[in-house]
Amino acid sequence: MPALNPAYADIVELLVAVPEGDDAAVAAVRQRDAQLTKPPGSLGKLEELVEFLARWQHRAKPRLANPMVTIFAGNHGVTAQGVSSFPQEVTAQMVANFTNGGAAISQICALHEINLRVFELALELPTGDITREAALDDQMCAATIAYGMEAVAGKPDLICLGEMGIGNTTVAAAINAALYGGTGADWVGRGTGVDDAGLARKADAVDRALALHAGALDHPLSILARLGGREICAMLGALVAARHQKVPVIIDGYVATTAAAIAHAINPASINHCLFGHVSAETAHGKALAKMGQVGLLDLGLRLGEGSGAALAAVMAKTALHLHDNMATFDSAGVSGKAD
Ligand SMILES: O=C(O)c1ccc[n+]([C@@H]2O[C@H](COP(=O)([O-])O)[C@@H](O)[C@H]2O)c1
Ligand SMILES: Cc1cc2nc[nH]c2cc1C
Repeated sequence: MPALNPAYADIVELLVAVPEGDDAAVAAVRQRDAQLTKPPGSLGKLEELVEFLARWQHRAKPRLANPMVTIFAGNHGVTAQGVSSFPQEVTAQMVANFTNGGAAISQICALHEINLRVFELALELPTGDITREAALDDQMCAATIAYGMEAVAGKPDLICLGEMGIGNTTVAAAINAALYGGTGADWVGRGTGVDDAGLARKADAVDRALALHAGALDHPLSILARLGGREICAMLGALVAARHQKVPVIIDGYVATTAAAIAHAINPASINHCLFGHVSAETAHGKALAKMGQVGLLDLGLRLGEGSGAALAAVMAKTALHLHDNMATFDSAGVSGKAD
């Protein structure tokens, strides 16, 4: 078995030596929550969201003054196999649309006062077609992970990880098949909307990629380099950096989840600061989440990517924190507490 390329030494160390969450901050949140004018537990997952923020921001009084959605955009050589219903140039066109305010995510962020940053990852240099060669070499994979770490440089208090990349649901399926077993058919879905023939081409492309790279899929980071994409590498870097910078993470859909799956395969505890914003309509997303013992917060039938499901979960988090901060207590409102 080949040794892991030394280019990955830093990222492996960061994934293994992850800081714990802050239990004292969670206890402080619970103490305030118990005083708010509502039956205990009645805000359900909204209460858990505030605890999540406190634990991973390491703050007894969590903040959401500077939440951020990041979109990492990359292009994929596997589009040559007829795996998407849209042409590759749409990736760059949508990047312009994100910035110009015309995309769904642009409007979600504008409406809810969430910062949006787009990271364009060498769109003119698509990855290798995974049915014929490695997507990336190890140096490029490691360098792109390191680049993704920059996403937390502006000290957001929450980061949502989204992506854009025509062809990347095929790549995500290949990563899942390599990590969890099964064939292409087990992990592909309709992505941007391929027909039955397109779905069969996707499954076949994944199977051929798995066969071609079979001898080199012995480590999650090798799987990422062989079968992945630049946006997935960068999301992995952002996820890890966030943990070390005390920034909680909300992951978007099927493709973003593969970045978390790589981290999880190296150290399951490395994704404890991540919440999965939604379960995508991409058929295998629920199964991929289950492999990590996770569920999506929302189930809205979205299959858009670009951070949309994560951003809507962030809206829930903002609401949860607003209630936590601004509701009256039993004392201040003169409401009698629980009888027993
Ligand atoms: O992440 C998801 O759940 C998801 C599901 C379906 C489609 N997408 C988006 O659609 C693009 C990939 O679809 P495709 O068909 O080109 O593989 C890419 O830009 C993703 O952001 C994303
Ligand atoms: C138009 C379009 C918008 C997207 N947003 C994320 N992935 C996308 C794919 C397409 C095709």
